[in-house]
Amino acid sequence: MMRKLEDHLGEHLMLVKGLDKEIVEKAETRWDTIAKPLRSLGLLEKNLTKIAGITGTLRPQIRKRALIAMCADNGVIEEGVTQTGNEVTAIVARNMAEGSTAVTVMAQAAGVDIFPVDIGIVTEGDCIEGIPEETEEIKPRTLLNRKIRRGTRNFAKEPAMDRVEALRAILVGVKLVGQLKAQGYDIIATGEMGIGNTTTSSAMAAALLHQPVEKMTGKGAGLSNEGLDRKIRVIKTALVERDVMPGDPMDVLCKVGGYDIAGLAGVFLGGAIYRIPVVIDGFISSVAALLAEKLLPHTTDFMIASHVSKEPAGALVLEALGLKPMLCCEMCLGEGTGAMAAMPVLDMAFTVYDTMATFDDMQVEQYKPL
Ligand SMILES: O=C(O)c1ccc[n+]([C@@H]2O[C@H](COP(=O)([O-])O)[C@@H](O)[C@H]2O)c1
Ligand SMILES: Cc1cc2nc[nH]c2cc1C
Repeated sequence: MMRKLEDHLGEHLMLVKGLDKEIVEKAETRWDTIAKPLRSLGLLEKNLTKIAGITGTLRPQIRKRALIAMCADNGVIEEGVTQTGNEVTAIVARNMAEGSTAVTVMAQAAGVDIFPVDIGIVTEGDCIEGIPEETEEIKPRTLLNRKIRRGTRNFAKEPAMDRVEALRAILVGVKLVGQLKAQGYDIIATGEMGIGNTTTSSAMAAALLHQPVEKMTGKGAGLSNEGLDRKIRVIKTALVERDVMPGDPMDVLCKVGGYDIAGLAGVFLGGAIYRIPVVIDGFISSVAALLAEKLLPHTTDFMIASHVSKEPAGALVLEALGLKPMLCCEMCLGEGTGAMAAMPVLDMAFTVYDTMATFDDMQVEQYKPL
């Protein structure tokens, strides 16, 4: 089974090519003809140019937008690393579909279709089997069942998941992107829901970036100071006891990761495979982005960083990815809320690029740096 999954993923990854350099140059030239000081719209220009290079078109669009929110539980919460019970994961995931969570409201405001995915919630439906395939149309506002297992194992006692589960979770993300691309989506935002997933994210970030656990760990959804000390202790001990190998990203994922992070890494890889921009949300999404980049270097070429999370390691992970966030709003809600907040900024970049007057239109001599 593992060989089959590895080959399947490998076949997809072999298809990845870099950005379309010619289109990137042309998009830069277009920006430079717009009547404003050169490069003065900063990341608005850079991100639109990137999207042109990803899609291979000088006039890209982000009209049809999707948000994939990976929802999963984490066995490590048994250790008291979060102040909330895992029933909250299911409640919020269901409300992404049928009710209104923070991200649902923001997605509506940003004109984004939300696709919540059960990739490992403790309750809800049955587990899926084999290699996930996407054949039928996926509908937004429906909790999609792609459950690998009812939550990960407690990584303080044993590896969180095995390699087969990890590969299957990654493939869930890859396949969803392929399906959404086929359904006409132009851009995909990431989000997640999973009580305990700041613990898995901090553990993975500390290992993958060779950083001290203290530096990479914060209070998540609202721990006390004592709770934070315990969370740091649990992560530190597990990294040693599980013998986590920082140079092997799959080992890090399996030993201290989560199904939501694996699925989101698949979404980022899917962005590179299917050539569709993928927007990183907050801390958890950025760790999934880091995992994807470690699995396939240059996957960051297909990513847009929306905001910098208030979690202490948020900025560090983005820095390691070499990506700059468009927003700094002191948000740390997750779910995809930061990615939604950045959508209007991206929209504005597209409007300027598509409609603003050029130097010729204004009969102004093109600005040239002295
Ligand atoms: O993405 C972030 O920046 C972020 C930072 C802190 C918390 N969260 C959200 O809070 C939940 C995890 O918090 P915790 O304390 O249970 O690990 C999870 O559902 C995330 O969506 C998200
Ligand atoms: C209510 C609640 C909503 C969330 N959304 C993302 N993480 C969350 C954590 C809690 C506790």
